[in-house]
Amino acid sequence: MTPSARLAAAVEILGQIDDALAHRGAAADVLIKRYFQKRRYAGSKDRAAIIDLVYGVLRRRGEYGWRLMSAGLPITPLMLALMHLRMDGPLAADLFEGTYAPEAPSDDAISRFDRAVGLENPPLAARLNVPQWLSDRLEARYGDDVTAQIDALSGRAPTDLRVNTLKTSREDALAALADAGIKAEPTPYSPVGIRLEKNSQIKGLELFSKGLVEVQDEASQIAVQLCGAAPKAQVLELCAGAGGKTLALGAQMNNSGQIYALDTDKRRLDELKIRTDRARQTNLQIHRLTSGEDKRADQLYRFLGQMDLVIVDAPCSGSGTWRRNPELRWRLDEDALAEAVAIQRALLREAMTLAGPNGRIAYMTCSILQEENENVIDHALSESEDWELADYHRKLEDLGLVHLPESVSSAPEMLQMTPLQHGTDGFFLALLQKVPD
Ligand SMILES: C[S@@+](CC[C@H](N)C(=O)[O-])C[C@H]1O[C@@H](n2cnc3c(N)ncnc32)[C@H](O)[C@@H]1O
Repeated sequence: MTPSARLAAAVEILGQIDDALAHRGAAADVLIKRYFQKRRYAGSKDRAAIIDLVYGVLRRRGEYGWRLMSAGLPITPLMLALMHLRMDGPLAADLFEGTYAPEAPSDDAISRFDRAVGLENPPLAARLNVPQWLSDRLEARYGDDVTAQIDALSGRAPTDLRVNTLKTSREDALAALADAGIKAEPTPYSPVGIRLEKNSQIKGLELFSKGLVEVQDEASQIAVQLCGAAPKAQVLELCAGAGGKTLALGAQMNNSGQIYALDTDKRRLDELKIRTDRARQTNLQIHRLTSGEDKRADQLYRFLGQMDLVIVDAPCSGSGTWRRNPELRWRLDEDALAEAVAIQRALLREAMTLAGPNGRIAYMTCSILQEENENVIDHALSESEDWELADYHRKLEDLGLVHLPESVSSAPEMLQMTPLQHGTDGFFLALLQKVPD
């Protein structure tokens, strides 16, 4: 493809992403996949260049929007893409030549682009590449560290694997990767983690197809380790989804005890079934929760007060995954956040009814927002005198995780991981235990 055809493709995808953002449509990676499924002629280098341009814009969309607006240029997918390219130097002539080429910018537009590039000191929201309301909240939460924390969420995320210890060891998995020519090393903290040097395709490898490894960010691996699910325990996962945590739990419990994996989403639970078969996990029962409060209460009835551990991996803003899904910054609005918080509170309340007399709860999100994390916990504890926080530090030593950097949570007993501090996705964990009688 010519440079102009690549540009046109990126602009078309950015337009589709804008539409999806406006109507709560599909995620950017889904739209990109669909786009290329219909255009098999695009070679791997073309795809890489187009995806690079799309994500380059999404990562700095707020800043580019501010530059364009300040220089009197319209904010459109084409102008955002040109702004991104212009940041690296003058726009090449071949971007405007050929069948799919956009019209070349006028002399006036070229001088406005020059001005836009030279602008300094963007306002904080543009600097952080988030909407104004979110910038205010992030600043209130992270104070002087806000720019460093959010910048770290703008980089590229590594691919981490979790070794399925039901089937292999980390050493053997690393050796198999080396044989396949894939450079990798142990993750810094998780004892079962591997970090790939590049985002290599591993889904074609036997190691993956036979369930010896799963793709899972190190933060999620650490969170599951800290849950401390004992062998033989009765564990219920209320939002099991496609089972990233469930599979890690199964391996941790060495297939003993019982895990009840619940979720409302049939498609994700079907995927979980495929993954558990692949991983040779046998201590699992999968249940789909139907909508409607009465039916849900009936479905949960048999678990009431029975569980040793209840895990709530709550649906959330996904703000901790902005490195992988940069458009989520623009998908979130105050209403969507309030909706998420209401669901999170309800799920945690429900979890409290399912735990047995010595039961524990692990509440987690892939969010860096206090509203979805510490505030949900504080609210739940303010409503119930039966529960208290269990400091996650107590578990670190047992697990050999003493080198884990300190939490950036506003509450020391809760663990907030971030790319800046831990080199992982942004991820939150709070452990709750019953107050002794
Ligand atoms: C963060 S994802 C879970 C990810 C999963 N635990 C993993 O590790 O792969 C949140 C999940 O919550 C589910 N969910 C949303 N509302 C729910 C509800 N009211 N009850 C149970 N599950 C719910 C979603 O379908 C989604 O799968």
